Amino acid sequence: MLIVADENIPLLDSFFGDMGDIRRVPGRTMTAEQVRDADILLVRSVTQVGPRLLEGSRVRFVGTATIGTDHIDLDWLEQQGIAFSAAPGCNANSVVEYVLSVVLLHAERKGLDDWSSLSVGVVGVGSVGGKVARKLERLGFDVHLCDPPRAEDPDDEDAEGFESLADVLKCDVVTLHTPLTRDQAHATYHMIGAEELSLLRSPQLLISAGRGAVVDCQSLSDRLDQPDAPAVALDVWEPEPAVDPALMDKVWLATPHIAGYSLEGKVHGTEMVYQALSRYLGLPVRKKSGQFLPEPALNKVSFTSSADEADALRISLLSCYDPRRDDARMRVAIRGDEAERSKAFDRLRRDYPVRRECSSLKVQLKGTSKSLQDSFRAIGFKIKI
Ligand SMILES: NC(=O)C1=CN([C@@H]2O[C@H](COP(=O)(O)OP(=O)(O)OC[C@H]3O[C@@H](n4cnc5c(N)ncnc54)[C@H](O)[C@@H]3O)[C@@H](O)[C@H]2O)C=CC1
Ligand SMILES: O=C(O)C(=O)[C@H](O)COP(=O)(O)O
Repeated sequence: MLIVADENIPLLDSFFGDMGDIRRVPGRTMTAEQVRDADILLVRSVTQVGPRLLEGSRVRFVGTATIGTDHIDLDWLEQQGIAFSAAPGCNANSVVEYVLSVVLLHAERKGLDDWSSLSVGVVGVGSVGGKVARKLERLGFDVHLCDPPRAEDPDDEDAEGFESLADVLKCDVVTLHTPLTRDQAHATYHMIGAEELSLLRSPQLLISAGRGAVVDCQSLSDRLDQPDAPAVALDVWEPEPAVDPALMDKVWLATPHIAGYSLEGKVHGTEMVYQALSRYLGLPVRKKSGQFLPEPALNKVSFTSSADEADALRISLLSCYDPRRDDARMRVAIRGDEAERSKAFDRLRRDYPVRRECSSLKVQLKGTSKSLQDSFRAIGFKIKI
C-alpha cells in the first residue's frame, strides 16, 4: 500500500510506518503525478484536494490532519466513493491559548489591571470558539456569542443567548472562529467587510484565527488607514502564502497561520487521521499521541504567597506561548516579491519552533488565593497547591 503524505505532517513514520510505504511530498505543490499510484492520501490545509489532484488516481482514502476542510472538495470525494476524514478539534486548545495570550497582551498594552474587565465577542461558537468562550467565562470575562447556524438549529440544545453579528461587534474584543464557507446560508466568505469594519473602532481589538478570507483583507487594509481604526491580530491572511506586506505593517500582531501549531495540536491531528485510517482498514488502534510527545523544555514553575497574582498568570501563560515572538519572526521574514514572501511564509510554518500547551506546565501555587488557583485551572495548567 502506498501512502502519499504532506512532508509537514509530524510523526508520519511513527503512526503510519507499519501500514505501507510512505512517499513524502511538499503539500503546497503536490501534483496529480505524485499521487497517481497512491492508495492513501494524507494532507494538511495547503493542498487543494479535488478532481484536479485525484482524477485518474487510485486513492481510496483521504485524511487531513487539520480541523478546517475548506481545501477539500467534499462533494466530489463522496461522488467518487473516496473515504474521507478530517481531525475535528485536534488543535482547538492551541488556538484558544493563542487567543488568551493575545487578549492578555492587549489588556496590558491598554494599561488594564484586570484583563477580565474586557468584554469579548466570539463569532463562530463551535469546537474552537466554544472552548474560547468557556475558558473566558471561567476567567470572569463578559462573553457574547454569535453563531447564526447554531441559533437556527432546532436540534441544538445549547443554542441560547446568541446575539447578532452587529451586537457582538460592540465588544472590546471580537474573535473570529468560523470555517470559511461560500454559497450557503450564513456563508462566511468576506463576512467581515467594509461595513462591519466601520463598526469596529479603537480601542477595540479584532482577532482573526479561522480562515483569512472570512475578513475582506482589502477592506481591512483600507480601514486600518483611518485614525479611529481598531487594533488587529491576524493569524490567517487573504491570500496565503503571499501575505500582503502593506497589511502586515498595519496590523498590531501578525502571525503566519500558527494559532493551532502547538506540538500537542499537530500531533493530535496526525493521531486522529491515524485512528480514522485504522478504522477504514479494519486495523487495531494501538498508538497514542501521548507516547510520542517529548518532555517539555519547561515543566514546572512555582509561586508563593508573595507573588503578585496578575504577574503569576502573565508569566505562566506567556512562558507557554508569547505571540510577539511569532510576530517578530514574521516581520523579519516576510519581504521581497510575491514568490519570496510565499516561500518565507511557508518556511516560518515548516520550521515552527516547538510550542507546548499550558497543560504541559505544572504550576505550584503555595499560599495563593482560591481565585488565582481557579484562574490557572480555567486556562488549563496543572496546578499543585
Ligand atoms: N488559525 C489556525 O491555526 C486554525 C484555524 N482553524 C479554523 O477555525 C475554524 C473553526 O474551527 P472549529 O471551531 O473546530 O469548527 P466547528 O465546525 O466546530 O465550529 C464552527 C462554528 O462556526 C459557526 N458558523 C458557521 N458560519 C457562521 C457564521 N456566518 N457566523 C457565525 N458562526 C458561524 C458554525 O455554526 C460552528 O458552530 C476551522 O474551520 C478552521 O478554518 C482551525 C484550527 C486552527
Ligand atoms: O487545523 C486547521 O484547520 C488549521 O488551520 C491548521 O492549523 C493549519 O495547519 P496547516 O495544515 O496549514 O499546517
